[in-house]
Amino acid sequence: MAESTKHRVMEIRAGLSHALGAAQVALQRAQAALEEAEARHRKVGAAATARRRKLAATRDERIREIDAWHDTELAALAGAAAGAADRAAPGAAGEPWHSWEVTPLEAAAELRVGRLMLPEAPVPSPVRTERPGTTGPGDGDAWAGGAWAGAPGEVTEPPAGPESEPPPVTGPAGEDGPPEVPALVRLLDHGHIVIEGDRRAGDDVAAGLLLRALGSSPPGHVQIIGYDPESLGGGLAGFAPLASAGVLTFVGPGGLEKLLDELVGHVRRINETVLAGEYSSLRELHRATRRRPEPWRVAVLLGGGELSRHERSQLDRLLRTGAACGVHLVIRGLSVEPGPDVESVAAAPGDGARIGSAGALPVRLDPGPPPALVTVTCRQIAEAVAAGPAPVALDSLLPGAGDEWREESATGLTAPLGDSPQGPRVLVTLSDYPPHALIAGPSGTGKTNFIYAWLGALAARYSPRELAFYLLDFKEGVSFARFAPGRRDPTWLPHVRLVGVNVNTDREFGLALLRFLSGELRRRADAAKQHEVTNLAELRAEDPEGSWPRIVAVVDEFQVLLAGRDAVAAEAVDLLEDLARRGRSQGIHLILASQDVSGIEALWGRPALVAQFSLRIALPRARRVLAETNAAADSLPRYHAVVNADSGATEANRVVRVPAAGDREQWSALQHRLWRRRPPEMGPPRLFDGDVVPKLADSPDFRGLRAAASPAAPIALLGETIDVTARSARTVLRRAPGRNLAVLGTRVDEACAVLATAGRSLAAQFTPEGARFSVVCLDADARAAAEALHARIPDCGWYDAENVDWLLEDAAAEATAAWPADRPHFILIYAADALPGGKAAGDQLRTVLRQGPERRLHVLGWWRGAGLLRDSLGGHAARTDAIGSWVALDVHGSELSPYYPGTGAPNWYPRPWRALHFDRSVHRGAEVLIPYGNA
Ligand SMILES: Nc1ncnc2c1ncn2[C@@H]1O[C@H](COP(=O)(O)OP(=O)(O)OP(=O)(O)O)[C@@H](O)[C@H]1O
Repeated sequence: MAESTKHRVMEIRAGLSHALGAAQVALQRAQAALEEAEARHRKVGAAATARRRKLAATRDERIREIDAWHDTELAALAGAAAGAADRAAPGAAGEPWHSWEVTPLEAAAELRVGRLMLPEAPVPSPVRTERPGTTGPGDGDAWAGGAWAGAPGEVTEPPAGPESEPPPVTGPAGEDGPPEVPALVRLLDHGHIVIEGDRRAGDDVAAGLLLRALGSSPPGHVQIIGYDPESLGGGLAGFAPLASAGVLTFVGPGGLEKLLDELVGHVRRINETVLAGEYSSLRELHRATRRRPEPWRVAVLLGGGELSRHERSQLDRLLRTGAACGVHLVIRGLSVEPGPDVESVAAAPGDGARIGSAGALPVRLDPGPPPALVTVTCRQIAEAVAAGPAPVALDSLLPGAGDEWREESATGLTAPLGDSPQGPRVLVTLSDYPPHALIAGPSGTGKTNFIYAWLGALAARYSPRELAFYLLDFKEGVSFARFAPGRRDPTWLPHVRLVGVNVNTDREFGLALLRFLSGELRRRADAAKQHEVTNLAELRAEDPEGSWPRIVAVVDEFQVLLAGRDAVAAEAVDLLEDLARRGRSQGIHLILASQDVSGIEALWGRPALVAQFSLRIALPRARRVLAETNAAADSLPRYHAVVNADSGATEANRVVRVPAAGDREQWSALQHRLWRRRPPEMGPPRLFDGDVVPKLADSPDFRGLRAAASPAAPIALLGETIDVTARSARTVLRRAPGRNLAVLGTRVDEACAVLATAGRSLAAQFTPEGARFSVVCLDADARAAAEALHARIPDCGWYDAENVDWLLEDAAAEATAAWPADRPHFILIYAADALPGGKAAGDQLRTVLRQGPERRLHVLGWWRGAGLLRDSLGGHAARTDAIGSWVALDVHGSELSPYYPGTGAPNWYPRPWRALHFDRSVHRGAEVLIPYGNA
């Protein structure tokens, strides 16, 4: 082989070996890179796995958080919803049947029909354990239409729209479960309910709704009208007890048209006369005035097939306009178009029911109310309705605290007396027309209460400078005594100037009041003349400084004053007529009340007198006080009155529901309030209580007596007069013939009381030496009293049967003596008819009686009979003018004629602890007095 070839081979070999080496290096590098890449790949894979795990954990944590938040929110919302529901349907409106009871509410509530089945049960949370309503949130905002509307959208994701599938539902709420959210519907004051679907469940819904409506409103405020042509009222059988009280009425098959017409009529009437353009609904009226003048009328229409065109259009009218007027329909078995006031209930057993306002939320309807509960409740309500409406409080007539006494009485006195059934208040005015009021109502119908309410309403509006009361009650009892200070309550109604109670046997007190008012009338008429004005408003304008309050004189049971045909009645009627005629323009108003004005002869015999009493007030079943053809009082419910300012003419009737003013506590609250505001110059009223024996020590006349050396006209007080001011009857024992006093009758205590009063009052006017007093006691029964008087008078002589002859001898000599009398001598003789000593003693006594007074020797004697005095005076034909003054106890008027001027006899029928006094030197007629009691 050629060298060159060899060289070439070697060169090739070397080249190959170099290439091989390079290739091996490259291979090693590539392997190293591969390993590195593989290692990196593994690392990245591990990192990715770790990251995935972390992410999953974070995601799970977040999901848990979201779940917890969702549950808490849902529980809170459920709690809030339950709380709101509780407030919307409190008490009888929402309470489950097992603990249900009647709880009348202030305003209409929503009514429970079942409970809402809420989405997914939330876990228990603190919200749930607290009482709904105390947790704060949600006062009903999440709550519309009585069901949970709008709420789903606020809970995490919208679980259900009206069209979407319902969410999963909760199971029954257990002890620890979520709060139960009731399904409520609005009926009273809001709308109508249409029940469809399952018949039994629907019947239960209707029964439950009615019972809740009845139980959550005051008895009688819900009236039910049942129309049930298919089962003839069977659907409402449980409510039958209400029928007796008129709370439930049934309409027979075929009566639907009439029923709908009637309900439409109510709506029209209420719109026109009750709402009268002032309010848009009864609900609004109630909110503004707290009054509900119309009941809710709930018509339950259970089936009835096809409606006529007329029925359909009336039904539509009611669905549109009824709710504002308290006319509501509960309908089953009639097709009704949906409307804003119509709530639908699709009844179904289990959880399949729905109510329109809850959208697609399932509802589990409550079972029907237990039949026994329905019956008992209906009976209770019927009884309460039959017993009449609950009283309205007196406060409803009064202005708010601090607003008292803002009215002026110059032109009249106006006050509310209560609400009319239509709603507005009934205001009553006493003024020039009508000036006087006549109130009538049989016993127990609330006459006295009416007077209290009227006086309270007036007293709260007019200050005592604007208004004065004179109150007289001829009924037995002390009804007006509360206006005067008493032992239990020392306050008084500042307007009251006079209260007369227990005067049923003291008709003279009524007369005294009328005389007093006549005097006041004269005073006002004189002032009017002087200021050249004709009525009180003008007089007050002319004489702003004068005291010219309007006077309201109330005489309850005034027929007692006018009963009989005696002098008291005759004078009373004359005075009344004058006061009624002329008092109107002088601000003197008379309110006369009686159980039965029809029997008052004296009144109806004087049409002119009756005509002045143009304000007539009739309580239930009052007779004759309204016009003959006006029978409004016959059908008045309890605690109502007809007020008629036009002499009882039917067109002027206004019915008023009178508040309860008899309650002592309520009255006291008002009286105390007014008393604290009384003007400082106004003292307590004079209280005349015919049952109380007055005390001499309390007599202002006795307290005013002062001792003097020798008063020319000593006054012997005798007893308390029956008068408007506290005044003592008296006789003046001046030096003049006949100035002796005879007390006549057999009643020892009263005779002794009169002599003691006379003796003590005389003694109070003399210094010890100024007069001589001698007490003669000739009756053992009077001894204690005579001794008591003797002990009270200093240096008083004491005589009895043993030694009276000395006194008489002395006194007769003194009476006939020629020398001037130095000081008066008063001889008080107990039982003068028992004088021992025969004719001689009798003659001496006669001499003293006849001639003594001119020589300041006066006999104050008690004879135990009018005839016995006559004997002392010298027998039947003897003159009686030695007795200038007498006090008769149990002596009949006819026996007194010898001591009474003219041919007649005083009108006197003896009565306990009353006496008739006549003093010929001052009296035209005799006056009744009340002897002072001991002390
Ligand atoms: N408007 C009223 N609201 C509540 N209770 C009333 C009302 N009116 C009267 N009463 C109650 O009825 C009863 C009788 O009332 P009141 O004494 O006023 O009747 P009267 O007609 O004056 O009866 P009498 O003449 O027998 O005294 C009382 O217990 C009174 O509290």
